[in-house]
Amino acid sequence: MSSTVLDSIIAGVRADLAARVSARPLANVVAAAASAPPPRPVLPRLSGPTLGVISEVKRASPSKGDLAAIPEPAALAATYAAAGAAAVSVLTEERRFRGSLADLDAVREAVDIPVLRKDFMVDDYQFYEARAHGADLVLLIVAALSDAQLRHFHSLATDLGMTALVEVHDAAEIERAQAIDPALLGVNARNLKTLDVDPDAFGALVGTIPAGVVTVAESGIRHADDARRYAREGADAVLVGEALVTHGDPGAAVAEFAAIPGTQR
Ligand SMILES: O=P(O)(O)OC[C@@H](O)[C@@H](O)c1c[nH]c2ccccc12
Repeated sequence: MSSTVLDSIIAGVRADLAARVSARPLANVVAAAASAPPPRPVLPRLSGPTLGVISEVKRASPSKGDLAAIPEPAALAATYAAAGAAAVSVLTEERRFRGSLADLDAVREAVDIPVLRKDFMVDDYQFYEARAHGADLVLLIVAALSDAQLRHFHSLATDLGMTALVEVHDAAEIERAQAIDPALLGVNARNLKTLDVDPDAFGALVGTIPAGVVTVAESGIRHADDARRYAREGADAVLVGEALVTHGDPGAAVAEFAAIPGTQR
């Protein structure tokens, strides 16, 4: 099989992870996770009367390179929260997204809304680590995991009290995701193997998602009209990164998205 962008990101994630594991043994992180402040409830915030806005702290991406310096992630997150964001997503992947666990710490401390550790989760260690650093939510990328891993990591996240955002991109992945009965399902318009964005992916797939599952439309959302369209198609929430971090007034942008009426799927 030819190697994809996703494969190369994950190779880097595993190398960075190996360094952290040797610096801080698993037992230590497990203990820290157990004594971390309790996870914040997520789902009610994402399925209210207006569109839920998961606002992302994102410095760079493999598709666009550098987006914004974000010297103070805590201040950006506080702006998001004050403007009505439902949750904050913090990229912690270092090589391609220029994020860090320090960003996660700073953001969790700065806001009262739930915080997503956005990374390529491929090892138990990362889940304990996410919780130890205060994460309320973690991302499970179906394209990056086997069925067995998906099931195992979903229960591990749940056992740690976190909510899993299960991310899919196409019909085959939705079918694999259904096997674990996710409460929160994201459709990423961006194919992580090619980085192509398909704004029609959410609308094409939403009909196959059982009612009651909270849905998130992810990636490529630039304007309120994009978000309105996803709300109409049945998204409970949107996940927005680039458009916020490159906006002169990110608070105003969040407020505009967050005022959009919610869905009745
Ligand atoms: O910056 P955008 O196009 O608004 O996208 C945000 C978010 O959806 C994107 O960062 C993302 C969605 N799923 C991911 C998985 C890994 C890394 C990043 C992502």
